[in-house]
Amino acid sequence: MSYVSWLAATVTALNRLHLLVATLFILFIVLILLALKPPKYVVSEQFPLINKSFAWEPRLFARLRWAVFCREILQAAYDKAGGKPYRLERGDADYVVLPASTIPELNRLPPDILNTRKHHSFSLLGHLTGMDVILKTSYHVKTLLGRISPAINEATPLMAERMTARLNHLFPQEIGVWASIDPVDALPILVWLLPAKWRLLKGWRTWDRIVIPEVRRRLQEKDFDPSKRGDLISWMLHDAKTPIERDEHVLCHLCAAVIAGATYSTANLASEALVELVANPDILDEVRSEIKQKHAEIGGQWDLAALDSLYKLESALKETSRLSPGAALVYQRVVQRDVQLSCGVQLKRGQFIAVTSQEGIMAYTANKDVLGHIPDTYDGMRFYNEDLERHKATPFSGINGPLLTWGSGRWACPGRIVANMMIKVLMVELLDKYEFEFVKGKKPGVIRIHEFLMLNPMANIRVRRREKPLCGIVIAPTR
Ligand code: HEM
Repeated sequence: MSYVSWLAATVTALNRLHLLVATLFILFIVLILLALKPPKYVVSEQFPLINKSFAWEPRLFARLRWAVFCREILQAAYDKAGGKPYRLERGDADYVVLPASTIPELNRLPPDILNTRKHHSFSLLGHLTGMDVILKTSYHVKTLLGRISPAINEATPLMAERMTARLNHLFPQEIGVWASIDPVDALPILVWLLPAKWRLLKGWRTWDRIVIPEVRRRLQEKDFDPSKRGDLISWMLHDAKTPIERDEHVLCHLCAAVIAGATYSTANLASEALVELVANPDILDEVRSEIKQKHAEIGGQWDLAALDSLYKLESALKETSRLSPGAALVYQRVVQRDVQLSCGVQLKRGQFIAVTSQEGIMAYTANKDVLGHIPDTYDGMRFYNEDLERHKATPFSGINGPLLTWGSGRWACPGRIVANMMIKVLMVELLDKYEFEFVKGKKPGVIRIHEFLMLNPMANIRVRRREKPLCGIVIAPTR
């Protein structure tokens, strides 16, 4: 190599080195600025800090770690804090994670101290997604609790009929022929992973186009009777007292907020419960025999009371929820006023609090093994066999049991009565009329993204219509 070309190569290499150093320096400054940016929430200095490697670490790193290693972070936190409160850096916010034993006391606090909707709006990126409508009113929650849930007995046959029609459409109807299906639709996760604002706005416009004409149609109906329709919009229109409760856009967006909370979680829990039953044929047999026995006992007249007395099915549902709760963090609230708990913990206005769903299970002491560990293997009959009376006294749809499936207290899931009914109708229908098997014998796994757990939406299972249904269950309105 000539001296000139050697010099040119050296200069190019030095330029590249300068460029690299400059880029790293800029990146470093950006990270420092990100680290210094004051958070929007109040930091809680009094507790041990989890998921922060060093004081100046940018929150972005904590967020990335949380997205992938949430389970490991929470396990390490539990081991480190030994059941005491700790501060969790989640990346988007800093949470005081409280032991589940504080829930009864938190539930007794006056309603203006803890706010759940401010938290939901924050975590659902309300300002971007339009979900901040829930900050304006809780009318949807009031209607679910005050109108829809109390009427669930009458609504069950109607809703069951709709669900059966949908299953008949989605599932193979040719006797004995196997087909592959997605137990959970793949779409929710794609939408969730790509929350581009323009896409959401387009979604909202489409939604408005569908729902607003429905609202107007109902308003023009003569002798409009919501109890005949029984849906959320009809009841909200009927009971509306304030301008905000009458606003068609608000009603429309509230319905969307309910659907966002309702659809995926219900489909996911039913699919996970089904997958566990297929993976455990002995439990599946027990649940099927119970359904058969009940069918004979009630002379085929299925209603919600009959569904709710399938205690083996209840046990399997609780066990699925115990092992795969929809989210690793529950009971998420914003603190609105300073408050001191009896254990000495000081909660400050503006802080976020949460409880881990795993922690909730700890309260179920009978479930611990001799070393005090919670069993992490599936036993669908665990709740049924361990303490049947207690199992019956704490139904799956309730909020007084050991599990935090629906959260807890006055802000617990207002759709739990509806969800319980839908899941049971689905399970009974599916087990009565169809058979299932895994593709190549491989059980679909559960995936975790941030604190959310879900059945792998890419995984399929095989299904075929039974030659003869187990009992020939029909849950439909009598006409
Ligand atoms: C298996 C299915 C479901 C699960 C596991 C579930 C779970 C939950 C949980 C854990 C919460 C938060 C509670 C808390 O913070 O204490 C919640 C809130 C909520 N859920 Fe559900 N849910 C399900 C189905 C439904 C259904 C079917 C509906 C509607 C029909 C619904 C409507 C809502 C609404 C509106 C909220 C927010 C309540 C508020 O803002 O106060 N959910 N759900």
